[in-house]
Amino acid sequence: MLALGKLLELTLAGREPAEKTQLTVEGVRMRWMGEGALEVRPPEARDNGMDLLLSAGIHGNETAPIELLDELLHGIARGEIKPRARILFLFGNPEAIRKGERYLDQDVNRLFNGRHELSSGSEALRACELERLATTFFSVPERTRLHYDLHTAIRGSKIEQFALYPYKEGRQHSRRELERLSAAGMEAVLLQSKPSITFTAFTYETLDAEAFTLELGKARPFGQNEQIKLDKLEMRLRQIIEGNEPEGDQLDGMQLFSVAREIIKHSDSFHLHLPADIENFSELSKGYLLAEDLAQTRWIVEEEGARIIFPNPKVKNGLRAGILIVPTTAEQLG
Ligand SMILES: O=C(O)CCC(=O)N[C@@H](CCC(=O)O)C(=O)O
Ligand SMILES: [Zn+2]
Repeated sequence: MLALGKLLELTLAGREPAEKTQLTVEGVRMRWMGEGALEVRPPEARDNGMDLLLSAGIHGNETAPIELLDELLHGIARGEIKPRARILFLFGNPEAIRKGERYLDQDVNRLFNGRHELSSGSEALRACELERLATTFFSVPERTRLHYDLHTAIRGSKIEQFALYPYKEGRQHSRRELERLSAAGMEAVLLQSKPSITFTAFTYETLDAEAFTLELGKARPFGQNEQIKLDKLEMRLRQIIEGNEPEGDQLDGMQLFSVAREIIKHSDSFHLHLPADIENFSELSKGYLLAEDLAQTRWIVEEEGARIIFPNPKVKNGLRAGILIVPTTAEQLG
């Protein structure tokens, strides 16, 4: 296999490859773009106009998605997967991946859309670097732009695999993209209702890509991910890469939710009234006192059919400590 196919090994070792560009026997060009970043370019005659950004390891302890991208890259480097799409592979937070931690000092996935400029440290620099790499990659006009940012979650979930779809004023969420995600094994999609500071919010809002955060199961260390079933996602990614997606995708019972509210932790007095082992998508009844914070702030559930996602009282002050979602329908999709 070509040395550049071993991007994960290089990243884990903190090494720079001697050769920055390599060609597979099929004429696919692989180019090392910096730490944890590799561009794959098909021969011009085979290029179908799709620009696909695949990122994982924005949180360093979320290893199943990193292993999946590693496998896809090996397939390309060995000539077994024959790309028609141009692809950018990104391992988001190399230092945190090496340490097996979600982040070292700051959550990289809260530093996009300008946030890194208000901050300092290695993770702010990395967010800036990821924005630069994504901006350059998605700068070619008249090509299709698609970004999947792959994650696993801190806790168990009543719905195992789901996507979060960013929001931009005046832009409609795409039904076609949700059908594609359904084929990729996603059982639910959360439609965001305001702009955000995550990586996919940046590529969606600023770079006009279709962009999704994919949650694929519970986070575990490298080599311990056999419980996470990624066959459908892997197959669909291969099809997108090789430009041979089947026609006739359907929503197929996919559950849709919209974000009602983000619960923001304002101070060290923040207290979340949920059991530590509560699962994502747990239902909360109307009137439930969800959280309390300083100055007698009380977060009470007002929404019918509300469920909680990503409850985490340990986030830094000013950040999201959970998301309240409610069921919605496909009517608003474009
Ligand atoms: O399990 C958790 O609490 C967090 C899992 C995770 O990392 N989720 C992403 C979602 C990003 C988005 O909102 O699009 C995150 O919190 O960064
Ligand atoms: Zn994550």
